[in-house]
Amino acid sequence: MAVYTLVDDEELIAFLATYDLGPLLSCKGIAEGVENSNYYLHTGAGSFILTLYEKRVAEADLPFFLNLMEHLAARGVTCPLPVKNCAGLALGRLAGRPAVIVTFLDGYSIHHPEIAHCAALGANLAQLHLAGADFAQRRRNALSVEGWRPLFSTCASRAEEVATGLRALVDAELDHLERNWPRDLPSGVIHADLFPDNVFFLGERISGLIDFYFACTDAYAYDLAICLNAWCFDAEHRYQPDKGAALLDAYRRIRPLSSAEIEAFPTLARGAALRFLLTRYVDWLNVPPGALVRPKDPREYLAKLRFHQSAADARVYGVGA
Ligand SMILES: Nc1ncnc2c1ncn2[C@@H]1O[C@H](COP(=O)(O)OP(=O)(O)O)[C@@H](O)[C@H]1O
Ligand SMILES: N[C@@H](CCOP(=O)(O)O)C(=O)O
Repeated sequence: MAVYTLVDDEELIAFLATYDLGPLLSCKGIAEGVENSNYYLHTGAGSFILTLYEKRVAEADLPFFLNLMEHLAARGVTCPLPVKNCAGLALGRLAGRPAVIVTFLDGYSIHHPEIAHCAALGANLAQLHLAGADFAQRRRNALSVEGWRPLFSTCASRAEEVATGLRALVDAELDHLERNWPRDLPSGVIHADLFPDNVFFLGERISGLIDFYFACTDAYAYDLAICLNAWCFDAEHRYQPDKGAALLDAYRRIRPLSSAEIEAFPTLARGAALRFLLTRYVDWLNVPPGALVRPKDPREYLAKLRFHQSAADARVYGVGA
């Protein structure tokens, strides 16, 4: 469960009084998520999500995320909308943290995506990229290649506690990716964390996308590589070529990939695997005392990284000549 910050009833009632949402009916901590504290909020006006932003979300970035959700929603992407308080502000403060109320989306996340889910995701990801293309704000991806070595160095000495040989493997991978990371690929707003738990379905149709708090300006194909890692492996972390092909084909039907994007894809897939290996590794070793959270296993992404390291070229993923 991800609740790092507990909210006192009186404080919550006072916070809610600054909105036109009627009285508080209930507020419950949410059992999913790892980054922020989230609560289901029921008020006289209906169902909402209350989010208190934690360590990885810089307060200065919140206007980017909130404006982005409004921008995408206005272009047909179903995503949460920030609710404004009586002063017209979406961003408030609660329990000492920046806090926002967003609209509640119907749907459920799929724990074991099938081919049809991967295809639906590919199409939605391409639509998201197109819908964000005219978003005027920019946000550097702090968790791209320049950020990985400093992140690892915060606890590199403990790598052997997680997996034998991990330190040497990550050091070598960082060397490789820093030398080979593609720089001039088509870029724009990417979600950067579109894992199955952040995509809601009703049947095989996507009903909404959530959790835009890693969104940033980066290569579109990198977002696709993140999705490939998160959606196209089985429970034993073996790559599923049919799911990968469904994801990539559906994406390319809406936003074709350039030859540079295809050529870079294996490197992007390696980088995406390393990025989630590293954040999971750091979180695994640093669970805050008293936090209600189940950290995610970094070794899942070690296995995925090893798979990508063995990929000779993009044909492994069903693209390229
Ligand atoms: N707008 C929303 N509508 C419905 N449920 C939501 C919404 N936002 C978040 N949730 C629920 O809260 C959980 C955690 O949200 P998420 O944004 O993934 O947290 P975190 O910021 O910690 O990653 C989600 O898995 C989902 O169950
Ligand atoms: N998707 C990341 C962790 C962040 O997940 P969130 O959806 O809870 O923000 C991972 O799986 O490592």
